[in-house]
Amino acid sequence: MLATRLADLIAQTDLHLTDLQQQQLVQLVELLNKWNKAYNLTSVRDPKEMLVRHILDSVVVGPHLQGSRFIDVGTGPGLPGLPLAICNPDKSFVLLDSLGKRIRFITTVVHTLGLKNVTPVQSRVEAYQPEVGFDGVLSRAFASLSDMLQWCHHLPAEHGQFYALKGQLDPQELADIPSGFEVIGQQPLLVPELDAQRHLVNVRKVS
Ligand SMILES: C[S@@+](CC[C@H](N)C(=O)[O-])C[C@H]1O[C@@H](n2cnc3c(N)ncnc32)[C@H](O)[C@@H]1O
Repeated sequence: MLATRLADLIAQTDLHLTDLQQQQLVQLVELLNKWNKAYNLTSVRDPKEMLVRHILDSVVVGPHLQGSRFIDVGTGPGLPGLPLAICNPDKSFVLLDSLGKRIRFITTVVHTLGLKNVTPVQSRVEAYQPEVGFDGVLSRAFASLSDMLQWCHHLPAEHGQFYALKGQLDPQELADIPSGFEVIGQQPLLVPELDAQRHLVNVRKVS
């Protein structure tokens, strides 16, 4: 059963999730699995594998987030934004993608789960102009660090930072970041039962 499996995985982390949050994460996987058959939202087909590769891979970032207003760029079906929003109801998340079917999926999840802290936005990131800058700009499987920073340079608030979720770190990718930015952190993320390396790279603008 998905709920038992999720509880087992969460117990292997330092995270403390309520019963409601765990139920919502399972509902998210069920919706992802249902919509995936028609809309091809993810190449991961097995719901149990989605728990590890999508849900756990996203929620482990939560303790690293600083601030309260976040945007997830190139969010696809809401990853990592939806699991993070479920687990961090005190923070708000704009989930942005250029593809309408992905934003329609996210909107359905938001209504079905009653999430109050998620705003889905269909736009190319380069064209999106927020009224107020974000404390954090999140991305997973979106673009190279260099491209992401060039396309998203206008999104953080003055004190804000970028959080890029990466697999194995490529020193060249870190060295190639555009001028005007600096890497302020790079750390491994522990995702239970994932057979691959995961890292979080933090970048900020240099003033
Ligand atoms: C490989 S998917 C990753 C989705 C999700 N973040 C994940 O980890 O599963 C990349 C997503 O970025 C979106 N995308 C690519 N370029 C974009 C742009 N310039 N503006 C907004 N979204 C973009 C695509 O539509 C796609 O959904």
